[in-house]
Amino acid sequence: MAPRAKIVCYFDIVSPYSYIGVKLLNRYKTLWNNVDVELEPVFLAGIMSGSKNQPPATVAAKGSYMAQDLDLVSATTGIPYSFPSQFPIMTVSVMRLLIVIKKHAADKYDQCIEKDEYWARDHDIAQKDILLAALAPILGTSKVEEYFQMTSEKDIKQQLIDNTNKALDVGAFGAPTFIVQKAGSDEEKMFFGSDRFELMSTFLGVPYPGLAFKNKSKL
Ligand SMILES: N[C@@H](CCC(=O)N[C@@H](CS)C(=O)NCC(=O)O)C(=O)O
Repeated sequence: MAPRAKIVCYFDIVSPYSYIGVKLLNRYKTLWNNVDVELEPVFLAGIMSGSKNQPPATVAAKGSYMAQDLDLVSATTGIPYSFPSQFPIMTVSVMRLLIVIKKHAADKYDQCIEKDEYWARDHDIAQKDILLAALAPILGTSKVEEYFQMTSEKDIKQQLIDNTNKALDVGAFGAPTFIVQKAGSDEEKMFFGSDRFELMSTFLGVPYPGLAFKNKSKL
């Protein structure tokens, strides 16, 4: 079998650019046949404190720039987006739940991550009932309850800490952070942000279809 490239994406759904980055990566991977993609939940606050960084919205000018920037990203990519009335929210239980789903319902993991409850529908997924209602149509009501119970297990909590530390170890200071490894080589590079896909494509030698890319058949 031909060697495959790999992209690991560290994301936290509290971050609007993570929401965009994951959706774009899931679109591009349909085009990049020889690239394996791994979506790894992290706790962004842990990355901020571990790298001694500050969330950008704590600087007023960055916060208002981000709001305009995200509107234009949404218009260009067609990814639905509307700034939620509650921000930031505590996403630790959401990210733990995604770890459980990745472990126990891997085939439904991407679909759960792709939900736009928070970043397009203003649903506060930090609230357990809202979170479970969002995922029940994908996982079923009893399974989603069962998985949520598992978020308090020690190994699930530890996995989120481990993912966050792994991201810090490779130099992450924010989200989304991508670790991109060339096919058949140990050469890898870190990219920060949902706006780095063109550079990732150059690094991997794969086509860059542009921000408006949605569907391979429409290229
Ligand atoms: N230009 C990047 C911005 C990404 C970004 O600002 N991410 C935030 C979280 S939503 C962050 O972690 N920022 C850290 C920093 O800017 O140092 C993009 O388009 O994705």
